[in-house]
Amino acid sequence: MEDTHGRHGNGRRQVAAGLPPAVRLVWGAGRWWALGLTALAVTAGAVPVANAWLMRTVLNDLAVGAAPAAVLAAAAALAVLGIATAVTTALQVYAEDELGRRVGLHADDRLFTAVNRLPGLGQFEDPAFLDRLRLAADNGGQTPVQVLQAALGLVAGLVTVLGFVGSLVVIHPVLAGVVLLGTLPALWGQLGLSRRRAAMIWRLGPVERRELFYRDLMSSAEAAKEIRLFGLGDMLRGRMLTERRRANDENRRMDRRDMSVQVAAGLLSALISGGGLVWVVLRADAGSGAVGDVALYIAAVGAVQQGMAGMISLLAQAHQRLLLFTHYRDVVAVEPDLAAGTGGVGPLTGRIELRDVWFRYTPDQPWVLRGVDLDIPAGTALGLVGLNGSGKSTLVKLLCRFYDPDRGTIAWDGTDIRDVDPAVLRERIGAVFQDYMTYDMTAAENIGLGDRSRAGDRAAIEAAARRAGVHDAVAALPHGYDTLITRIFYQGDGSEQGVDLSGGQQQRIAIARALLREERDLLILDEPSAGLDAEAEYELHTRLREQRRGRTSLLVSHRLGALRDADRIVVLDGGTIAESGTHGELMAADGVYARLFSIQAEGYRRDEGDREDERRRRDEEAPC
Ligand SMILES: Nc1ncnc2c1ncn2[C@@H]1O[C@H](COP(=O)(O)OP(=O)(O)OP(=O)(O)O)[C@@H](O)[C@H]1O
Repeated sequence: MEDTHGRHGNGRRQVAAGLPPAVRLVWGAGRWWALGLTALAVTAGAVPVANAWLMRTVLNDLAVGAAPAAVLAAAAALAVLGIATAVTTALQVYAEDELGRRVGLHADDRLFTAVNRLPGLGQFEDPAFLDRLRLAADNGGQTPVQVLQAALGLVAGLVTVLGFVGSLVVIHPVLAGVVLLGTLPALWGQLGLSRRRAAMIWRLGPVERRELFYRDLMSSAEAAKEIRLFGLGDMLRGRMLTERRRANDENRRMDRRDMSVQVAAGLLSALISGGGLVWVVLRADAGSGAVGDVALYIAAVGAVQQGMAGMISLLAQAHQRLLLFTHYRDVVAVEPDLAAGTGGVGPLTGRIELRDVWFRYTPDQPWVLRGVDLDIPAGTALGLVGLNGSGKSTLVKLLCRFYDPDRGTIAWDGTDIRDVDPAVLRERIGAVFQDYMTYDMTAAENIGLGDRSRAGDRAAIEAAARRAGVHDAVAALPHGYDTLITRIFYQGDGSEQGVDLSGGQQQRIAIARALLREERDLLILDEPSAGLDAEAEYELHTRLREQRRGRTSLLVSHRLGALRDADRIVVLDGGTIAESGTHGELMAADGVYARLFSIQAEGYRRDEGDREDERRRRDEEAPC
């Protein structure tokens, strides 16, 4: 953001760069509406000038005692002009709204097409990109129309101002000079104010973002539990109000400055234009000017002063809007974070090979994977274990090509996956991630998202749910598979709320989603049973074992019992492979795996012992 708003020197260049994309958006979304609006703006600009001239004619005709028909004709023309003004204004409002709707749709379409085209995760983990994306989503659809409105306002203002200045020149050049002079103080004042206001908006950016953050937190369903349990509500409200007060203080100071500049400029303008008025009246009184000239002068002073002030404020607004629009332009043009491979891969028949894979999230962070060598032969089940932070999920993400290794290669049947289109590679993979998603949709949709081609195949969805052990729970919901799994939307069009599933049930839904892709070549399960109770976990792993038999799979788990019968278990430690082998081999080696396994087994034995003691105590206490 700093780069866009921080330096005023850059502002003009960025505004110039922001303009053509904004124009292109408007042109692409509704060129005829834009052209129509331009015509209406020119008409609207000319109307006050025509009005003033007709008024002058009426007054002059009355003063010289012209024929009633002539006076009536001019008065009738004035009435027609009034009707035309009303119709033009209504048409303008409708056309602006319609163009706004069209441009908004077009802008959102382009923005989210660009966002969805990003193949990796890098940008979504970059705070600057996320900030930019938020501003782009907020401003992208509105800015082009607002800038167009400002431009049309400028056109209308210019037509009015030039029309009046030209009219005054016709009456007397001095009059034109006086009126223009009368606008100068206001012009100078407004320019200074708009510069200061732009700087203030930039200064307040972070303040307002922080305020929004606290506000969102207090209205978020996810945060509600902790906020209540830890009693954070008052603290968050206090912080939100502090930020708001800071913003209010700045805005108040600005408004006061605005008010004093306006008053001073208004007084000066009034003095100059008042002097001009005295001169015109004296001139008319002396008989060297017409009475209508006085009316024209009064209309012209007001219109030119207002027109100039309006144009300046429109320019300032457009300038500010275009600065924000550069975020939209940047997001739409963002470079993908992964080189787009164009090749494909076939069904996995040989193996997936990691050779000397090094990876870190950013150059200033430590290495997460350090020279990993790993083979996953087709048709085998690999177990991956390691302490927290050892790099297991990172390795999973590299296999899906959400990032590319910094060094080394990952090959799919000998093809470096860097050369493969990420979408093609991912078509061959089914996965449950550690931070799986529950979508605010129906149960059937939640599972169907796993394979869009089978989204309408209820039998396949139910079969996947059965395999994940969640069919009975889903079938028992008020609308079965059509029940909304969320409480933030209403079911259908009615007022009935959706349901909240338990954490373990949500996890099983995510597993069902992955199992809908069961015929894919590689099944990745990253901590699929973390939210399950011991019995459910045992049952799930028994099912998954069946599921994985003869397929290529990678199972990451801290529950070492679940990995026992994997064809091979690999232990990651500090980003390197510390050990690998079957359960029996690793136990015999008596290394990290054996130590972790023994700790867990000891824990279970102790739990079992405690339960046995408790049972014995209860038996002893029980009355005979
Ligand atoms: N998106 C990210 N950006 C920066 N660092 C990250 C990111 N994701 C993970 N890390 C870091 O990479 C390291 C490995 O994380 P990873 O999630 O791969 O570990 P893990 O073995 O799966 O851990 P766990 O058992 O806790 O799930 C950690 O130090 C973590 O802080």
